[in-house]
Amino acid sequence: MKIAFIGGGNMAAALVAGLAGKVTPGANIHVVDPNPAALEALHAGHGVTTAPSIDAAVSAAEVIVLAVKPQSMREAVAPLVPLLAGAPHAPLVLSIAAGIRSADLSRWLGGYGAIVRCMPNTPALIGMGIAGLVASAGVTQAQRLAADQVLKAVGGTVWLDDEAQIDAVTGVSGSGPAYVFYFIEAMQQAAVELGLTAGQGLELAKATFTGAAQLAAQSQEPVSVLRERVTSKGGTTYAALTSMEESGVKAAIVNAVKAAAARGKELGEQMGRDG
Ligand SMILES: NC(=O)C1=CN([C@@H]2O[C@H](COP(=O)(O)OP(=O)(O)OC[C@H]3O[C@@H](n4cnc5c(N)ncnc54)[C@H](O)[C@@H]3O)[C@@H](O)[C@H]2O)C=CC1
Ligand SMILES: O=C(O)[C@@H]1CCC=N1
Repeated sequence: MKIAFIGGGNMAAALVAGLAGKVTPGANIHVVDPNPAALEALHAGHGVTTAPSIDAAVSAAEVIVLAVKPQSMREAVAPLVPLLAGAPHAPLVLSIAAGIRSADLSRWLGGYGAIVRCMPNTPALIGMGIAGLVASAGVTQAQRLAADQVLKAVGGTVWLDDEAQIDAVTGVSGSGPAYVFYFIEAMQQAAVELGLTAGQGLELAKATFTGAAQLAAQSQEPVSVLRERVTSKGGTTYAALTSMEESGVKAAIVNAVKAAAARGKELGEQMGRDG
């Protein structure tokens, strides 16, 4: 499979790392980015071909991944219009941008219909990503399978029926790794304030996340039961969870996820209005 990336930043690098040499040889991946440093790193690390701007190699791809910031998308995809119109096969356009609606993207691409919108996350870098995907009406079954194959190479996939749901996916899993890192940072800070070294705190916090996440993933029991099993009545965990409840931590997390989803929706509305 030939895959082209428009944008070779953080998320594209995570996807390329999972795809190169697994789904397709690195030489079958073409990355377009005006930033030479981004291209050099991807070429050196994975043997991908590169270009500073959209070129003929992009039109040879079966899947074109759009991986630029939402605010740069309209300008970035303009050079694709003649390429897509003249392509002998119909490449799948796979957008990973937060917020950008398929209808707006289709309009910017001159009415192109084969678009899958997707929200991956950075654990794709180690093959442990999770992505939500939604296909536009013009997407064939084969193109849907191609999108699924690309994302499955770097983790799991969850298909959605309604494009509006992708803002919720953005809030939960697209932005989610940052919440986990934030929690780890907080646990490390507490460890240091309680007299451990920063290194000890980090090791304990990271291993606790890895272990608890694996336990939740492998267990057949509800997460709430796993939580209760750690929590002796009147014990230490009870003291911690009571403190969290009193501080409104759960409500704050729910609000934070909703804020991310709302920002995704707002970005889409802004981009749609701007043209
Ligand atoms: N970083 C993350 O965790 C996730 C990001 N996303 C989405 O992925 C997209 C990219 O995000 P990041 O990789 O984090 O951003 P980034 O800033 O690391 O990468 C964007 C890249 O696009 C390049 N670029 C700018 N204009 C261009 C153009 N006209 N043609 C080609 N390349 C161009 C930039 O030089 C940069 O290397 C965004 O739309 C974001 O919403 C989605 C899921 C997770
Ligand atoms: O923060 C962002 O806008 C991107 C989308 C999801 C994760 N990172």
